[in-house]
Amino acid sequence: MSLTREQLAQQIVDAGRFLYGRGWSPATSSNYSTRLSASEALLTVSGKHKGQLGLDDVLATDLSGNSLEPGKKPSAETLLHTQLYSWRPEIGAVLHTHSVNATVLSRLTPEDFIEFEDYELQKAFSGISTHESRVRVPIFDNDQDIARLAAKVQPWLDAHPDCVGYLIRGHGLYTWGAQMNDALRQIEAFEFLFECELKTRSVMNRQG
Ligand SMILES: CSCCC(=O)C(=O)COP(=O)(O)O
Ligand SMILES: [Zn+2]
Repeated sequence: MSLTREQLAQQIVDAGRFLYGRGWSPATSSNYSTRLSASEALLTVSGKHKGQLGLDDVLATDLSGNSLEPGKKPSAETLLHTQLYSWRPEIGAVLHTHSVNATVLSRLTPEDFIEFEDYELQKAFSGISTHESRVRVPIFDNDQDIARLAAKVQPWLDAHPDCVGYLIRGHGLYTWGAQMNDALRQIEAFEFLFECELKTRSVMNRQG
């Protein structure tokens, strides 16, 4: 059963309250979206406090990132959402967050990826059924030119059809799912793994 625009907007509002409450979307950071149709997405407008969103703080765009609602300012990162809907037709929701752990971990990691291995919680990601798997999360350098950043993300996505999310260094996390609940589950899984990774590195550093 497909949801109405109002129901999809409500999912975005609720996601904002939840993610802000967990401290993963402070202030006006972050952006969220759901798929409206095969060729349209519903995204947060730019610059709003994500814990205080209303049903009107969303707008429809096409999958090239063009606003379909003149008068509303689309998220600065619209293209990073719409490229995901174009990439995989089964994606129904995309979440971008700015947690402390995602920010710190991506800044501490000189490599262009982080790999998670042997964590039971990896099974929270779509398509993963055992801890005996490796989840590679690419890290892209931050860029204020979102079209240029999207052009760097696209080849990775094309080469890794099982990708479950990516980090932007010093900035935040992108992840997605078939529905909003799936994307929220993946955010929680990533945050758990980021915290484990940071704690592990801290203990190992203290041990020398
Ligand atoms: C204050 S955070 C800077 C912009 C950003 O990274 C973000 O996620 C929010 O941008 P938007 O245009 O979607 O409000
Ligand atoms: Zn951001």
